[in-house]
Amino acid sequence: MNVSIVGSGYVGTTVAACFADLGHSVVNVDVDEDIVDTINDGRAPIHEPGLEERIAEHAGDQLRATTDYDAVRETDVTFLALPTPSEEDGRIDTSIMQAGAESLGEALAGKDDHVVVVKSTVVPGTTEDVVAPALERGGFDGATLAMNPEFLRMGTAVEDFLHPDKVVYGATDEAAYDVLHDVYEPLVDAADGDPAVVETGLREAEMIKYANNGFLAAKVSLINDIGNICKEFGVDAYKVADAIAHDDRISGQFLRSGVGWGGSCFPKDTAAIISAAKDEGYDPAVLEAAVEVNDRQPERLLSLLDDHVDVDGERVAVLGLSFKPGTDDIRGTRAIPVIDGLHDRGADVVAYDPVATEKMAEKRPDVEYTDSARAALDGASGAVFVTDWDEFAALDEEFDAMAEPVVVDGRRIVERRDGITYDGLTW
Ligand SMILES: NC(=O)C1=CN([C@@H]2O[C@H](COP(=O)(O)OP(=O)(O)OC[C@H]3O[C@@H](n4cnc5c(N)ncnc54)[C@H](O)[C@@H]3O)[C@@H](O)[C@H]2O)C=CC1
Ligand SMILES: O=C(O)[C@H]1O[C@H](OP(=O)(O)OP(=O)(O)OC[C@H]2O[C@@H](n3ccc(=O)[nH]c3=O)[C@H](O)[C@@H]2O)[C@H](O)[C@@H](O)[C@@H]1O
Repeated sequence: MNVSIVGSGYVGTTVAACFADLGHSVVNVDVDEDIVDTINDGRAPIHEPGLEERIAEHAGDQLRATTDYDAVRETDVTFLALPTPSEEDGRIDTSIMQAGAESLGEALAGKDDHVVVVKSTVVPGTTEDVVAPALERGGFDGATLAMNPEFLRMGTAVEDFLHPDKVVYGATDEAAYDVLHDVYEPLVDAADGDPAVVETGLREAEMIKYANNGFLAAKVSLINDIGNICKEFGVDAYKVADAIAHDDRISGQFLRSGVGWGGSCFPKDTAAIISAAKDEGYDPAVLEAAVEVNDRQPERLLSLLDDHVDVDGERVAVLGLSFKPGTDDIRGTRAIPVIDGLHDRGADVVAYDPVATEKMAEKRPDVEYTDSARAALDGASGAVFVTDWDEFAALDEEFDAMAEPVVVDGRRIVERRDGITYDGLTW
């Protein structure tokens, strides 16, 4: 099939490269010329395992990128994979979606029909009430609308996209379901474990995405709440989690308690659905509590440090800056409240991350950045672990370089050893 994808970010590029790999002819439209050139040169504009190989193989053939929206006219279906950031009050900002849909409408003007699929995460009603009018403002009123939420994770985007547990087709029209079945057929056929194919309405598909992310964020907050209780009782929260994980109704995934969740989606999506629910007159108490617990964890971590050392005027190491291992993304990372809390206490903060120091230096220039964990620990009177990078599990005699070997672990990543004062959020 001829498929167009508007937006070449994490989702758009991954989906474009994978659809090309599955045999479709794909054009990726983005306003950023550098991104377009990078893809056409056969390189990946973002780092995701398995992405560059696929782009290198298909660029110039099954896959091409362009800044010219007119390229969509020759395609059977267009996916909108544009950002839906948060406004100040948490509501989603649909202005980029609207701008993209208007440009798409201009490009499609005069066509009889075209299937337009919203891939971005949007609150219920947005496809019909915001995207459709924007297409019409652009000059196209023949759209068959669909909504197809995406569940991939950063760091495993290609693998997740190609092997989903479900694909969700939201539509009101048989023609839209048929097109989505055709687009996904090679993926569904090739994926191990037969992903569930869910046919549903537009609003249901929009809500399924928030339900999925809201559930996972709340699950982590619940295990953090339980972990905090465990800590008060001197109980090992990970042993408790390992035991309850045997219950299939709970499952072992997303049961790692610690300093909390971040990223480009959990914080944004929980805020968006909470605001949207409130706009409809409902107070989503559990989701609000999930956010509250998440907001508390960094300060809880620092209070453990306070129990062992007065950091005022002392050098304190922050190990791990990205929101999770395997990425340099610092959006929503718990490292920011940790750094700010240390600065509030008068500490001199020194930080290390295998890949995210450059990005954090732009946000927090008043931190000293090192190129190894050892250098960060050197002379420090405390070390706070925020991200569970594998290399931190191997730290050992590096702690000997600390002025006071107080180690506070927010991710259960450090091996306890003689000679360090170890404290953990949930142990
Ligand atoms: N990043 C992730 O892991 C996931 C993101 N999502 C959702 O997918 C959507 C897209 O997110 P990302 O791919 O992360 O965004 P992103 O920020 O990585 O990429 C968006 C791309 O859109 C381009 N763009 C902006 N305005 C444009 C316009 N008018 N026309 C054409 N291109 C334009 C930008 O240049 C950028 O390359 C969001 O709603 C997000 O919540 C869903 C699942 C996973
Ligand atoms: O909508 C999105 O963008 C995506 O958001 C998350 O993916 P992602 O943000 O890439 O990362 P996750 O692996 O889900 O981790 C999110 C946060 O939760 C934290 N987490 C996760 C699991 C756990 O047990 N404990 C825990 O603290 C991680 O450290 C991280 O800060 C979802 O897992 C994806 O399904 C979804 O598509």
